[in-house]
Amino acid sequence: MLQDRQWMLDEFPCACLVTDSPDRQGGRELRYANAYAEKLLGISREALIGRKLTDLLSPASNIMFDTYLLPLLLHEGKCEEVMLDLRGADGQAIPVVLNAVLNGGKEGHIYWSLFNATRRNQLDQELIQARRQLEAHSEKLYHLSVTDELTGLVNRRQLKRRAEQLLSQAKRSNSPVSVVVLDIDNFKQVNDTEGHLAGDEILKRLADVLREHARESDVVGRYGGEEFSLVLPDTNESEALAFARRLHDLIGTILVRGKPLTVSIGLVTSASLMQDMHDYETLFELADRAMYEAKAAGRNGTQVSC
Ligand SMILES: Nc1nc2c(ncn2[C@@H]2O[C@H](COP(=O)(O)OP(=O)(O)OP(=O)(O)O)[C@@H](O)[C@H]2O)c(=O)[nH]1
Repeated sequence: MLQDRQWMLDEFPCACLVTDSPDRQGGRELRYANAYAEKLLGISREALIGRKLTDLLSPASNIMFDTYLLPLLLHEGKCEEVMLDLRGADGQAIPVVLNAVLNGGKEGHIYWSLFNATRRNQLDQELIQARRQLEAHSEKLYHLSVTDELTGLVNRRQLKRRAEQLLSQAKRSNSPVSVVVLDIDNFKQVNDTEGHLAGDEILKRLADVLREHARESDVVGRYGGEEFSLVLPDTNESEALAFARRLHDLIGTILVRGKPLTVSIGLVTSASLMQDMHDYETLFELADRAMYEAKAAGRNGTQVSC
């Protein structure tokens, strides 16, 4: 009977296999293989007949066969779209999608169709790879969009976004937030005498000082040019003032032509203001104004907004 159908099955675009009755052989011994199966496995039909189907599976697929596929087949009478790996003549893995049906008739055979899934696996891999590249690319783009290129600190846009987050958290917990604005004194002179590249180096070194000495929870950003801003959560006025004094000392260790670099600092604390003024723009504006007062007072100092 099987031999009668052989010419037709040889035309099929998938591997067609027939194994023995499951109650006698556990569905393992091959009784028939079509031309596509010979080609897919690289093993002649004569060599396939009589071999166990499980001999043609990878070790992992063998476990799948015994623990999932065969019990399902015996229980349901069929199984569909199971992914397995065959092992070809030279041991290479051949991914296939397998369907099987249990023939309940007198012959008691299992009919197997195995579709070559190599191309599908390749496409899956290409898709995964493309997705990974896209994720890495968009991560890079995001990083660029929130970072100041020269100093690596967050840029003005991100500074504002992070500050607003901190401020709304602080509103809920009723805790103070201080905003600091810091501007290098006479920076034009540094550029004019040392050159723009040396000026850039100073900006980077100053950014390093701020990054190293701020707390993890603080936001430190370059607002633009030679102006920086820090947002300090859980920090009241006297703590912010102490931090600003420390910054003057630390920044003074950066020397320009042997002289300490100086900055003017303005600061404001949310606790000193009405609740409806607890937005970053208002706080920044007040701190910025205080910073200009520090400049007017002779530079190299800190002014608290009042
Ligand atoms: N090297 C460098 N210089 C910058 C950058 N951004 C702004 N500057 C320079 O910073 C200087 C700012 O000069 P001013 O606004 O006159 O201020 P200042 O000389 O610091 O004087 P005061 O702020 O009043 O103490 C200008 O010379 C700008 O060109 C930058 O990215 N790199």
